[in-house]
Amino acid sequence: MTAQLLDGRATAKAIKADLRERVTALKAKGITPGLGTVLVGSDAASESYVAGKHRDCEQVGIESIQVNLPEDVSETELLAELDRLNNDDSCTGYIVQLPLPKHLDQQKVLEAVSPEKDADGLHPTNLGRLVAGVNEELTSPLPCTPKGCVDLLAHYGIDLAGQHVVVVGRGVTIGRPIGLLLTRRAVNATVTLCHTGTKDLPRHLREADVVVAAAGVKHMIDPADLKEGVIALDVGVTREVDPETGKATIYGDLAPGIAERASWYSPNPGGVGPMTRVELLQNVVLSAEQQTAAE
Ligand SMILES: Nc1nc2c(c(=O)[nH]1)N[C@@H](CN(C=O)c1ccc(C(=O)N[C@@H](CCC(=O)O)C(=O)O)cc1)CN2
Repeated sequence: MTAQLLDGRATAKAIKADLRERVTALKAKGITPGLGTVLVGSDAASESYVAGKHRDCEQVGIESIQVNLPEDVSETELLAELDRLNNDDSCTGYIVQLPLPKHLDQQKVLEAVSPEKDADGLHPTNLGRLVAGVNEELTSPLPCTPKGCVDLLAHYGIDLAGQHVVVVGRGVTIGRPIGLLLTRRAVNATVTLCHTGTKDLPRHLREADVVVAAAGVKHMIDPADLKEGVIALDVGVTREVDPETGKATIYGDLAPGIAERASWYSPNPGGVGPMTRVELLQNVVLSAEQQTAAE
């Protein structure tokens, strides 16, 4: 079997074209959406993700607000910056790029983002709305990577109703929230959440119609442990830098050979990553549209 490609780059491009039109419509009503990013330190991967987010903004007409803080910024200084963004009318929504340096309390920082400006959908209020609402159309921002997985599969007409999805990874940006999205009645999948502490992971993997690999452990999943014809989304990122050339290479959680095992496959890079970025724009535009509707 040779897997068909779940192409995140092409799908994100199509969504961006739609977003550009929605932003134009907002501007005609006198509203310019603005996305803020808060980057602490100079981690090369985070810098590149943040730069990508601002390039995306430019492409669809969203204003960018960039806050860069030194690695040793104090929690008090960081929280003061978030307070400024919470009160900045030009900022529709913003994100704090993760991971943060170890001396900062990630949970405390995420809670300091106003839930109304939480473009990442990671504030406990918005995650709580996701937990509480099983049926209704949610109007709160949704976590970008999980939403990107769902939209990518939908774009290719893949129906997850009744499918058994095995998620590997329990991080706040993907593993913990994705089950909440996949089990909503509109999607109707059945989800098993596994992680690096799961006993006999291959036993769970063999049962999966769909695998979302998001542990961030290079090549931890052997395609031989998956059903023939599985749908596989590789979301885990391990970035290795060659000390001699300085060139970074990204590795996913799925070991080579997955394209011969799966019916559909989302690679890494080129799969869910570009979807994560476009979902961030979707959250900002939706939030701006909701503000206009409320006025
Ligand atoms: N506040 C947040 N921090 C982080 C999140 C997040 O959703 N919110 N997710 C990741 C990083 N991330 C976005 O911030 C992200 C990761 C990867 C990509 C992407 O487009 N990757 C490309 C490859 C890029 C490359 O070559 O370096 C791909 O997959 O094709 C976008 C966004 C952790 N932090």
